[in-house]
Amino acid sequence: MGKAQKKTGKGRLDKYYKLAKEQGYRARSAFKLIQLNKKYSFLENARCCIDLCAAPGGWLQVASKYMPVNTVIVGVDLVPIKPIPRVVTFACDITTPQCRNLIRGELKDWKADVVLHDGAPNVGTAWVQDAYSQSELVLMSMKLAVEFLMKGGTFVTKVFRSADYNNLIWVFNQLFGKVEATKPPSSRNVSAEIFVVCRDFLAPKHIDPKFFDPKHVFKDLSASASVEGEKAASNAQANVFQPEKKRRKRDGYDDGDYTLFKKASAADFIRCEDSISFLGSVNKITFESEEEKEWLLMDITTEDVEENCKDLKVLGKGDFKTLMKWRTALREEIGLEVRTKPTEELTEMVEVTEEVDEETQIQEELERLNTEAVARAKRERRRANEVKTRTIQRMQLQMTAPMDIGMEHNDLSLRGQEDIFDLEHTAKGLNKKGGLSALDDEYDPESSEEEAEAVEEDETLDTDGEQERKVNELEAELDGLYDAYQERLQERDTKYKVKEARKNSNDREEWAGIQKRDSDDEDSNEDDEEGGYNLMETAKERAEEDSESDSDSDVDDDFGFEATSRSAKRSRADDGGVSQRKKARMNVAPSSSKGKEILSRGAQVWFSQGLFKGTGLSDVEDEEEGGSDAVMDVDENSEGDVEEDVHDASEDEDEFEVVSQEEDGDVDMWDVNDEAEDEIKQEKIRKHGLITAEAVTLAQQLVNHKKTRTELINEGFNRYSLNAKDGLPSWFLDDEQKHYKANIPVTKEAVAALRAKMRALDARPIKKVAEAKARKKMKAAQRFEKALKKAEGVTAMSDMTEREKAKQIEKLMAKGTSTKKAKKEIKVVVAKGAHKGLKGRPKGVKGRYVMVDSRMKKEVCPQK
Ligand SMILES: C[S@@+](CC[C@H](N)C(=O)[O-])C[C@H]1O[C@@H](n2cnc3c(N)ncnc32)[C@H](O)[C@@H]1O
Repeated sequence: MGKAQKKTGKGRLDKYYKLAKEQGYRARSAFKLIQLNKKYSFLENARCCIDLCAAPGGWLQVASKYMPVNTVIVGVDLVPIKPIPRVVTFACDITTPQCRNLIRGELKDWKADVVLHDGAPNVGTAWVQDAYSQSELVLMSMKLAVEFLMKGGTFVTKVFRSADYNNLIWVFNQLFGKVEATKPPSSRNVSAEIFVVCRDFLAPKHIDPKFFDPKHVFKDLSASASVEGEKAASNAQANVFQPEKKRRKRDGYDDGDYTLFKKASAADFIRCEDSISFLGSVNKITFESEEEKEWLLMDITTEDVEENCKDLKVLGKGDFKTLMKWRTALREEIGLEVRTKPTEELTEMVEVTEEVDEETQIQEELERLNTEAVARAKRERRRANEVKTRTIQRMQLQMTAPMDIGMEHNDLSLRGQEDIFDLEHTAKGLNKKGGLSALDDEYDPESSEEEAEAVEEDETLDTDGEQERKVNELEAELDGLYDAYQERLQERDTKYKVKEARKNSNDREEWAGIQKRDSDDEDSNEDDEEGGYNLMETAKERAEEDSESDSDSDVDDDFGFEATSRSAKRSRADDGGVSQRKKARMNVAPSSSKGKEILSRGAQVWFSQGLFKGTGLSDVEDEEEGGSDAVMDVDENSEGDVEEDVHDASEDEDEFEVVSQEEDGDVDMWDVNDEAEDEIKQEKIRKHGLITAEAVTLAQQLVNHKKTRTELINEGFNRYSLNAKDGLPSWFLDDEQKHYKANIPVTKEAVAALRAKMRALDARPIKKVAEAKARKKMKAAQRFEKALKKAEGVTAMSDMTEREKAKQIEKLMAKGTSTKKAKKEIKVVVAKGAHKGLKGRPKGVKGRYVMVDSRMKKEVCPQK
């Protein structure tokens, strides 16, 4: 058989073999560890790892790659392992004390987080023998592992599915908190190997040495090896299927009972409770007492029975049956058991009772029919439930629209058998009036009887409380499904994640305080609420999408939309501003009756905040009476004084009456005391500027006098602002948040301004690139200066002709202005063929070169 054939014999050149080659792993087994680690993540946080039986080093490579830097990795194998960076290796037998000493010497008093074992003894003998030595090797590796593992550590080992498998798992379970066997995809199906991951090492103070003694843990294969091969195999099987059998023998004799042959009296057998165990535990049944001797004379005690009682150990199944029958008969005879009548007799009796009590029988029959009907109705209900669940699942998988739920024509929920949307009562009512079938053309009249029964049953069984409980349960279930759906969405869709994150941080709902008011488009208000909103929303989404990738970037002088930028700062239309606005809204809320003056005070409070300071906006009265007076006095640095200004403003407003906040659970109000949060938001705005199109729009409108501050405050009072949210399911709230809210004004200009800002940010080079460019420039200038100096020196020389000087200067200048540096190429020469074992320069190679062996080339190239 050729080499290639051998390799492909087991499908060796499979995808993992190729992958290992590609990625520079020394063995395809590396992927087994990668996959195990992917599942259990034991390498990422490990600081010390020991790999027993590590050659050629595939697992060591993986450990070195996946473990953090500055960790200790030790590999041991019978054969030497080629060096691997960051890894210490020994050539040693892991079953010897020498190996233990070597590892101890390397680790000093360190403990390992992970011990790996992928050992395979030299195979080739009989399979049972191979598996056994593998199991022995596993036991030895475990012995080493428990010595070096720290508490809570992980031991990963390869085990063969063999007679000893269960015993090994049992031992692992004694020493580790979690033991799981798994077969990674890269392990070939034809291979009997399986990997056991033992986590959470218990580190007991004392470990019974028997745990590491193969003779105790497994069957004694050496002993059985001397017996015939067949017998050995059957032993192995017995061990697999009945491991407890062996243990039972270890229990020895019961106390005070040291005989193997046991006799018991027939009376004991007849009168005992557990006759089967009795027969299994004795060898002979005797008839010694007078009573027993009488039994022998009875007809039922046949010769067979007598004979069977003499030696129970030789009985077959039929003999035992005979004995059991005899026992029953005898018990009836002596009155220990009541005789059960044969079937014919029973039938006769039924006939008699039929004559005697016909009514009772009819009653029974009716009951039976009733029970059947109830069972049928239950079945129907269950089926309807299943349909419902499937529909919901389909919706979760986005296979159907949410409207489909509860709307399917054949859906029993619409016929009163399902309580998911509480249509039951309606349906029941309809049923009673016979109107349901009229509603449902496809409704099968034949089944109406069944359903009517079910409905009746429901009526009797389902009290109001129960109904409520059911509804609650279903709601909880729906909530759960909805959460799962959201999670799946989040996992799948990064864009969704970004949106959610933004939603959480910005709390868009805060915007609900402002109604859409576009002075240019007043008559479209109603449309906007109905369908216009969608258009707006789409526009916003587009704008958001455009800015999504850049939303975190710095914003400052590159804004490119100065007026907007300034007004944005003034208007506080962004996040932080919103909560301030809400404060204002709350403060003025109950005072709407106080009229215009109070409202304008509210507006003053709103605009007296630091961010409006210095913008001229704080003068509310002026603005209201003559909007044109409100020429914005833009102060770019005013934001730095936010806190101070707020103070000033509040001091000025002596008469301002702070209305205490109602602690009404129903109303979802702002936490006015949450200053820290406000500060964070203000800080964010200071740092990033206005980042949403809505904020920019609002800022523009304020600057251009399209909106006054009074309007802004008045808009805070709208039907969206005081929505109670208590007790509402999350899916409903999510939906509300999406659709039931005021339109946020977004203008084309605002979107364009934001885009321009983002583009400007995009166009800026990153700091490192700029620095590198500057360095390059500086070096070029230095070179040029140097060349100039040299040229001056050349000019000053008297012993050169003008022509020579010109040539020399030209050379110098060319050198001084050139930016390119020729890289010296290093040739890689593989030490094989003619180059193998060569000392000195290989033939035909000029310039710099480096000699590598083929393995090194394979390792270096993928790394590059
Ligand atoms: C399947 S290989 C290990 C492959 C390794 N995990 C890798 O990824 O490169 C099994 C190794 O166990 C080693 N081995 C078998 N018995 C051993 C023993 N008693 N002590 C040390 N190593 C042993 C063999 O030399 C062989 O290299």
